Amino acid sequence: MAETGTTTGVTTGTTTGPSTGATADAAAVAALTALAGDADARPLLVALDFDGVLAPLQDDPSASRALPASVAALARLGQVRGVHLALVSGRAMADLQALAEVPVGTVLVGSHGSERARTTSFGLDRAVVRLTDVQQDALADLGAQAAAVARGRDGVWVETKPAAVVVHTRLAPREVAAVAEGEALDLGARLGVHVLHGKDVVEMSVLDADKGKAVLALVRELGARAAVYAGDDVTDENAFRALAGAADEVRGLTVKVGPGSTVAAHRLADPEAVATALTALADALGA
Ligand SMILES: O=P(O)(O)OC[C@H]1O[C@H](O[C@H]2O[C@H](CO)[C@@H](O)[C@H](O)[C@H]2O)[C@H](O)[C@@H](O)[C@@H]1O
Repeated sequence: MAETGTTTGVTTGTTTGPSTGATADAAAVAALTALAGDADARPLLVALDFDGVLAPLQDDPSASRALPASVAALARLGQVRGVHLALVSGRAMADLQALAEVPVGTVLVGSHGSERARTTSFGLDRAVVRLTDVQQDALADLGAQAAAVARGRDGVWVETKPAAVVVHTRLAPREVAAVAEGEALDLGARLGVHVLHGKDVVEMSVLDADKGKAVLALVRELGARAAVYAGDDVTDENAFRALAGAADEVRGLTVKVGPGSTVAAHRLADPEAVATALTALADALGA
């Protein structure tokens, strides 16, 4: 799908223009490794999107796996004192937990921030998602009406999460996908829920969450003085913007993965380049 812009969490338009200044791979790796040698950049938060960043995109979301080289680099980074790891994903927590191959102590942010957990040796230390009766009713309405959007459209399907419903269109012919995504956006607006338009997905949530709020909350809890955030999708722009807006409290290093316009300062080409960059960071940190 085309890259889309968001305002207050709701997708409003389409922007297919060039990057707004993100630099290419070598500069991203150099900036990352420079952080390693900077004692002022501790605590350091390394926060990463999952799909399209650690794991190459797949038609079947359950087939997604993080690249082994990234898994190995994260295991090393998890050993470094003063470095905190987080996965910040749109996926539901149960889904993210099943797929995340991360060291103990990694924070998992699921459902764009509606769900939050920390990995321990004994499983997840996890906060429960609480919905009011009104939100539960809205979620049920969303589910039923999203099913109607998918009905009869080959390749369009609906995923349900604890606080959201997602219309997926990756497998549909492009013209069918466009109509289904349009209807899903209209549905979200009509029901007054929070809408995020990602890659071949329209997410409609009864909770107001985005990756920007989630990352800033983590930065503040950890007292992080520097934060790396890498993401590939339009929904990750919220995190890039949030870190740019908090420059007086945290040094942000933002990385857009793949093509498309972005407010991130750096760019890596694909999940393979992310694996290389994480490995370089682990090397530079002496992990
Ligand atoms: O924030 P992320 O970790 O990138 O999660 C966002 C969505 O990821 C999944 O969908 C995306 O990846 C799928 C597998 O590669 C792909 O089939 C789909 O088209 C992508 O949008 C997940 O299924 C969604 O629930 C997440 O919100």
